Amino acid sequence: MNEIVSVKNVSKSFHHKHAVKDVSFSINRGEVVAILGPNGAGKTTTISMMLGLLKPTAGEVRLFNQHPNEIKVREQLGIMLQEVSVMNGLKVRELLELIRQYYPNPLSMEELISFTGLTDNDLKTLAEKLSGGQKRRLSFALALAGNPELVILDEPTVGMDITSRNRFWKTVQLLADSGKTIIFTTHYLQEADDVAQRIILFNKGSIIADGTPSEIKSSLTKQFVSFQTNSGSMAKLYEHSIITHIFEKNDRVFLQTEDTDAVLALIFKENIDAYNIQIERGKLEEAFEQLTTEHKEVI
Ligand SMILES: Nc1ncnc2c1ncn2[C@@H]1O[C@H](COP(=O)(O)OP(=O)(O)OP(=O)(O)O)[C@@H](O)[C@H]1O
Repeated sequence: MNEIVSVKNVSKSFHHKHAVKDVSFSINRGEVVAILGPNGAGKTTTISMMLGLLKPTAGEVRLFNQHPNEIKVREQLGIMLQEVSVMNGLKVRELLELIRQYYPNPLSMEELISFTGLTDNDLKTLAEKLSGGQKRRLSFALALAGNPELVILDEPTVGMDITSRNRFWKTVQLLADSGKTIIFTTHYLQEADDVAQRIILFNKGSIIADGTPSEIKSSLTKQFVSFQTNSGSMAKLYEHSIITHIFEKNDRVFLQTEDTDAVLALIFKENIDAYNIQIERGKLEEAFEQLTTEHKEVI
């Protein structure tokens, strides 16, 4: 079976307010997918519904073609949530041993240690006494303990220092190379771009783009032809649909377009009074920020 995750027309409201609105996507075995979006976009709510922790107000979620709460699903699922809560009174090693026992085919302790960078010292420490960053490492180890087919990580790198972060992404890459399916949420376009093969971009509870990082980036980055002019009117240009937006900034006219060559040809054909012509591409991070505040369909 290739389809591991199926989310169909899923919505969730809290007190009559939509947190997630009619979201649909499916994820196949072996994909590494980033669910990207700003604060409050609906990422955690969607993940919680995928995990069976929240019931959708409408729509249906299936993992491995079953309800997410089925035991057969649980055995194949590794989860790392934002909130790390650990059982009190157990040392890290004891906790990991305990959780490993619940699974038919767990990872060995050695693999868990090398994957997550838990130190000997960490293993001897009571889980509740770990620092925030160490707790996240433990949380990652707990997610991997059962050797899951599907790994779901909600903002996994929050609170990690740069060394832990690098190790973390290296492990994710190893898991991906061994054919695991990985889904993670993030606020950071860069993180999604570095690690994921596919980005599902959320904003205000909806999916506003779904594609490869390069598709997402090229659709986010706007192109412009800009020039100076002595003519007061650009009326002729407004008639052409290849120009999606016209504005003036710093004494220059900017024409936004998907096809800069065609716009240049048009400027000459229409005999527009234009000099000092330049072609520009917007900055990716700026475009991302703008898009997530505008809420526009891009792909
Ligand atoms: N239990 C809840 N009760 C009421 N409103 C909620 C609840 N959980 C989430 N929301 C609201 O739903 C919306 C989406 O929240 P969600 O946590 O899914 O966003 P997010 O994309 O994960 O954000 P962040 O990146 O900040 O974690 C927000 O407006 C949030 O306030």
